[in-house]
Amino acid sequence: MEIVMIELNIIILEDDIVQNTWYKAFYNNLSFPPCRVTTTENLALFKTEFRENFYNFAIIDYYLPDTNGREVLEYIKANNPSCEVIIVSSTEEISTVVDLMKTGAFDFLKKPLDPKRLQALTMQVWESQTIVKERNINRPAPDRRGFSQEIIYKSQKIEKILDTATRCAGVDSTVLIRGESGTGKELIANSIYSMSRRTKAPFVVLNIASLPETLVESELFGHKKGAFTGASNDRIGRFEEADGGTLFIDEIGDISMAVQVKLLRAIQFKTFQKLGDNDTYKSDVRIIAATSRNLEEMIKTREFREDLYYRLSVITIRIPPLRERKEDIKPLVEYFLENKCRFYGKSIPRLTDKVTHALIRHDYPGNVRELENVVEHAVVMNRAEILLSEDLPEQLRIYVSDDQEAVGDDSGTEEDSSDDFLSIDDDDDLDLEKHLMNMEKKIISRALEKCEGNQSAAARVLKISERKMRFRMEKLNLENVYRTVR
Ligand SMILES: Nc1ncnc2c1ncn2[C@@H]1O[C@H](COP(=O)(O)OP(=O)(O)OP(=O)(O)O)[C@@H](O)[C@H]1O
Repeated sequence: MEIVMIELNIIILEDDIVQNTWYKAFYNNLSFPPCRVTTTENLALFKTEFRENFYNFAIIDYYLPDTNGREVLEYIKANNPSCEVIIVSSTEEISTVVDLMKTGAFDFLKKPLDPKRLQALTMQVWESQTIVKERNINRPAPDRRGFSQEIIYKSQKIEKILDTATRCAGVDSTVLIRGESGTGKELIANSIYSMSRRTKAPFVVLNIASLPETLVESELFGHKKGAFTGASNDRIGRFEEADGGTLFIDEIGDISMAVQVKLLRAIQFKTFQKLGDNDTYKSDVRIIAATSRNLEEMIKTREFREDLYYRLSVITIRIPPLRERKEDIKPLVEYFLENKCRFYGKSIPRLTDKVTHALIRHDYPGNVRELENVVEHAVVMNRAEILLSEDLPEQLRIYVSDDQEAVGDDSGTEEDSSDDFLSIDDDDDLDLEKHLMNMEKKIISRALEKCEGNQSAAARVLKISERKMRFRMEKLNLENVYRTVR
């Protein structure tokens, strides 16, 4: 996972229309950093715009008919302290400049504007925003309440991805999510959307891989009645459906070159045309695209447009396959186990080390989706209070081994199952009976887990009679834990 760029969303308050045209031309011609600019001519318009959208950079004229730069600066800092502000004025009175800087202005610029100075300042603002975001990586785990669906993980890899998702939720840049099928690309796209300012508008999903090539354009942009054979009615496309919200385009690598041009135009100019319609429609849509394909290779073989690739990958998130973050498997198994049991109205079976290790050893070419199916299969098959190896699908049973050592390394951060039998840290606590009871409990539990709860088999492993086994289990209160399989 990597963050490539943060987009500057710039708002300008300037009553001089000519000056505003100059700003727009200036920022349109700027190749770096990535910027988006909105101009407003009076305070009312500015406030509406500022309230409704997320801006991280404001350029404010000091002398305005209905207010002044200082008041606007205070308003911005009160409503979004992270938005950097540059004040522009034709006079440069030192006391005013000092006062503005104390109030939180990023800098001051004198009119007529020097493009080089404005470019340098824009770059500084961009860097300052980026540095703040980088620092945030070290803060305590972000509040996950913003995520719409639960995202289960233990790995640092996913922790970092969620950090990036939190950060790019604050801007409108396009995001490209890369990863194998079933790794959770849509889940992450949805969480970016659900934390963004666009969350009141729809999150629309279009999976290109599931569409015949001829329908992709009309699904994206819509069509007029009679536009092609079978178009018996007008139909809106996903761009229109997602207006104000987010469009998630899955398997973007499957779009034909002809439709790629149209998509590029829609992203670049924020306008699109429907099939069979000469009108141009405006679109306010944030694009999050996903792919499991190697787009760089596709660019080389002229199957994917380079310009579209750069437009899409302003921020790139890579989700590693499940086999490269095995520490996520156990929490995911527990999560799916609970979910599936609730769904099927069953009580949750206990997970033994043996079955857990088998679940961890498998490589899951279908990633989290495959793991979810495996757990569902096991829940449907299970009839005991313990999840048995025979409940697992065939392809996982080969990993079930009596030799726990052989599987220990694969689990990475899996807890060490070889309990420290004599773990007495406190020399003042040498109650022999208590410690012997604990040890006995651990040995008998280990034997029962090894035998998947089968008490007769466990008695044989322990080299004691079945009668003795029952007596000890009763004494140690293990009867309720290992009740079903005798
Ligand atoms: N970390 C996770 N926590 C909980 N559920 C997850 C997690 N990752 C993936 N899933 C679940 O796994 C399934 C597959 O995830 P998702 O559809 O997001 O993957 P994808 O990469 O978009 O797949 P595809 O490329 O095939 O469309 C979904 O049911 C999703 O909810």
